[in-house]
Amino acid sequence: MLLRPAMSTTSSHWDRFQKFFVRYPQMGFSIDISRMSFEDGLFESQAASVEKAFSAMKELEAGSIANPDEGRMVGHYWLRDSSLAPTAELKTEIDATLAATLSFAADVHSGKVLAANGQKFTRVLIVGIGGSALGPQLVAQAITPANPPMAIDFFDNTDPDGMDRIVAQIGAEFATTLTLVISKSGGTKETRNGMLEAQAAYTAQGVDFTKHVVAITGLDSELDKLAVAQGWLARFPMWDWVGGRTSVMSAVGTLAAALQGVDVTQFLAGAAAMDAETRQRPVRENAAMLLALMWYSAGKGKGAKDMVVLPYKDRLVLFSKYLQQLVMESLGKEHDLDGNIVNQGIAVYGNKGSTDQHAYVQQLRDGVNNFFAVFIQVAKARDTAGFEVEPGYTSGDYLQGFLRGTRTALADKGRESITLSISEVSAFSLGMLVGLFERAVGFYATLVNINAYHQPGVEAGKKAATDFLKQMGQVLASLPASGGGATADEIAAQLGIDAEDAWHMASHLAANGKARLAEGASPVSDRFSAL
Ligand SMILES: O=P(O)(O)OC[C@H]1O[C@H](O)[C@H](O)[C@@H](O)[C@@H]1O
Repeated sequence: MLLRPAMSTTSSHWDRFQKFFVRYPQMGFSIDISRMSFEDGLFESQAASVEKAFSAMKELEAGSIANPDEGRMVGHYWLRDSSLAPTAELKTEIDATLAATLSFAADVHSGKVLAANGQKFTRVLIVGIGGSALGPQLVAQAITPANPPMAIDFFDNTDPDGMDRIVAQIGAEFATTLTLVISKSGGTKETRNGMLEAQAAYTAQGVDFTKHVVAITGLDSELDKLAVAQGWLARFPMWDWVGGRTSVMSAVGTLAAALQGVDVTQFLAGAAAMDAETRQRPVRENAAMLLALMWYSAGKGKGAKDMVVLPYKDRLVLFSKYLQQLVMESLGKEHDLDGNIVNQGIAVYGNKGSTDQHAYVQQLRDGVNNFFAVFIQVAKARDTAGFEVEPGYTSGDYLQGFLRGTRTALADKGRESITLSISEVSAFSLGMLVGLFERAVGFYATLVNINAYHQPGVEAGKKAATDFLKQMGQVLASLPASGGGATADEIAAQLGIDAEDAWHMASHLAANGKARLAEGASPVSDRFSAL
């Protein structure tokens, strides 16, 4: 029998709520799965898989090679409780790196570490992408003080226009800007380009880049070697046993957070507290396992339903984007652990409430029923004394009303939702949320028998881009300087490449002042020549 969220009486809603409501009172956290339509016997039918997930997680935390394809341990849980680390050396390294990031940040704030001109640093520029940017971006948006000690900007792409805008905003303040170049592999091209663009911006302001830049990267990576060779201000390690998408509690996240005045210790403590709760049984009180089981039941173990993340709090607006990488890069896999083709995944999107109610929630209620929502409710409305927008009601009352109202409106139409509640947005509670979803992803991966800790699919696009860029160089060199130019077909035939690619390469060169285009009636008759 399916327990439908839309029930006949109000009291049955209340009963179901009580039956499935779980809270961790000392953490100000709760999860309500009562509006999910899971089967009555779900916990029993999944008992064996759940046991497997618990033991796989236990082994992972103890240092097993939980990422078999890459032959790596998976140690992000150790970052917030280093006593879990499988060796004394690793524990020492984790503790020393955390201490080093915190003391470096304190030295920057106190002026012990100064800009080349002898003044205190006033801004931070982060250069990184994917897991090396999303965590620091989430932290910056969610838990920095309203007026942080240092302003922060990001180069998280190789879009020159995006970088130009930030460079223009920083302007002469490059003289007191500290740049963190973050790349686990140390070889990501977008980040390499961002670093070179940053270097050029410093140079344009007459500032010595090397005295303003810090590297956070794997030991002996390309980036690490460059930092050593050029004598950068500082270097902090990233380890192969921490995945990019779970690196926010390594130096990747802790240094930027500390520079912005975030209570890093509380951030880690929140995750550690959630870790402790979600190692426990019974299953019905384990928020991470409940999440994993809800994902499994909603999507039939095949990702048939998307997860729409709706935090009703502006400061959590990036959480859905953060979860998009965490969930989709972890669970979006072609093969299972036995090599079968399974094409797994769960699509994640979202922004914030109540804003999204004025955009796509229309479809969620009335359109295709291919999702479940995750509401994130924050009990404390604001830090300052509020006022009433109409007699008896504040803006915060409205925000809460819209959350509850949307949840009810969805349930009335048989649309599923989970509600997570936290008491306030703080370093501790953000740590909790991150920890919760990390473990839910790990558990779910075992339920569907996949490796959550590698990302083989990402490489295909990188390789194709490398080929494209190489061929574009050949196209540039091949363009005729005189005559009527060459068509894409002629360029392609000469170089032995695809004509459509040749047309796009030549068009890009023409749009950016490196080639001349005589536009024809259609792409096939466009003619390209050298400048
Ligand atoms: O930190 P990096 O090595 O520069 O990697 C940055 C990002 O790019 C890769 O392609 C991966 O898909 C991400 O998981 C990673 O976070």
